[in-house]
Amino acid sequence: MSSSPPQPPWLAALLQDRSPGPRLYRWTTANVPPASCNAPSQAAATAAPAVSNPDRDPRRVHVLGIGNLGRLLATSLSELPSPPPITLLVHRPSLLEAWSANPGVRITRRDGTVATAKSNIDIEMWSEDPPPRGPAVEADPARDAIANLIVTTKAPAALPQVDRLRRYIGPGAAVLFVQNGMNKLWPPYGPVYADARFAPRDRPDFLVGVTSHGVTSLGPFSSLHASPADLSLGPVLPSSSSSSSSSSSSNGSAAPSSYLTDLLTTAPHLKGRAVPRAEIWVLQLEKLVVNAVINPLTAILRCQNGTLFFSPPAAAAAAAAAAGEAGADFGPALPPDSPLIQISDLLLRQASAVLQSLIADPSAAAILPSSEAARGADAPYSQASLQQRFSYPSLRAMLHRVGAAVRHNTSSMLQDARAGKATEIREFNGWVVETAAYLDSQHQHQHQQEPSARGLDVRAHAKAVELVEAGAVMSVSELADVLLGPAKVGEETS
Ligand SMILES: CC(C)(CO)C(=O)C(=O)O
Repeated sequence: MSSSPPQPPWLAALLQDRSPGPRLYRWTTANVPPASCNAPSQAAATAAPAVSNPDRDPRRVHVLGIGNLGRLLATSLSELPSPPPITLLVHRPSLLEAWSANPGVRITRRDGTVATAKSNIDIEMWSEDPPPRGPAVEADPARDAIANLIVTTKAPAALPQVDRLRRYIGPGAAVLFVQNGMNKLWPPYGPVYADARFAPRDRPDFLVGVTSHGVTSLGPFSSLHASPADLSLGPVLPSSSSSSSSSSSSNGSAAPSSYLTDLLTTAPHLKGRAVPRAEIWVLQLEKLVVNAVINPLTAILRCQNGTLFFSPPAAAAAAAAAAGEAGADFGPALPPDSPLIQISDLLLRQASAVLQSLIADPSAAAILPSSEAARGADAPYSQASLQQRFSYPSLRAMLHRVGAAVRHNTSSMLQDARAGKATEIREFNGWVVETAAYLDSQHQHQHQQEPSARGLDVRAHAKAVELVEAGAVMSVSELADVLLGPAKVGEETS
């Protein structure tokens, strides 16, 4: 994170391949067997076109990754009065088959209503391999250029997947990442990646979205919008024709991302809003703190988000919840001395120290506004304001606010753990641990200290990584023993 940093492993791995990117075949439902041999699929019955985007429509939105968030965004965009054409990009032929059998993306709202989006939606899989059946259509960088891409894959896959599509992402494109965890395109490594991959004038507008919408999977292409919240969007690495502070370029034409931003800030159910670059960075850091507390604790304790903050529902509400009825709610907030609150307070204190140290680091200066006025004590992104915003009490209030809003949801990490999938723990608590190590080394270097000098204490986060990766399932008291016991000993000896 210094001015000319050594490449981290993820960046070195991506930039090993300096080619313009693989040529990809566009698989459609015409390239997979119909769902049942006896009953021709709906898609086959309506003769799915071999090439579903012959129109080169610049309004088309590609959604890469069709998990919970992809479903929520695609469905909300489809509910706009004038919805854009959408192409869902999936990663397995079985998803094309599942769509063929039952086309449509479904979002169940908490009032029980179900929104189904299908008329404006195509589905494709872009693959290096030609399809073994049906028409083999190779994507053409001019005809099939991707103009608006929303990336909703899990965090580790996001940049590698976009990188694989680079041949088809041209100048004037907008690429929006909506993942938990810190985006890889923030300075200092994001500009290194973009400069290596795109000529300065060809670089797309890269944006990030930060959301706390709680969405739970109900099956392929179907999710429950369990805890409606909001979505903030802002530039992470703006293109040369875009400016970080406005949505218009210097020649007065709209920035490449303004169309996608307009769609997402007006689509229903999202509560979308556009924010400046410094704000989206701060929001992503705050969201990281939320995920570094709620996600590992709910995964280890196998509980709903709300269990971390509230006492259990009263008996009647519990029965309603068990019967799957909406509206069942938790009891009063847990007292500050309850083990669960103490555990989340410990994680919060350690994260707060790391974030407060990060904003004073030179790597943050590349993101925060640098004018004299912006540095004034009262300015929202001054050192003083950010020290306050990342203080333990402010982060605690923020976590409890979000925790209350998403109390009905099952965290994405618990959903992953239950499904036996890899979790994003390295992107959350792992990020806190790595960032602390980087900041400690910077500090030691500046103050010429021994590498053994005592640095930021992130032991609870390191333990959370270890437990989640080991698939640990524990009771509250077992977890309190593991996390609070050693931390208390550490405090006594400090
Ligand atoms: C906000 C929260 C915790 C909602 O469940 C989330 O982002 C997640 O589950 O990943």
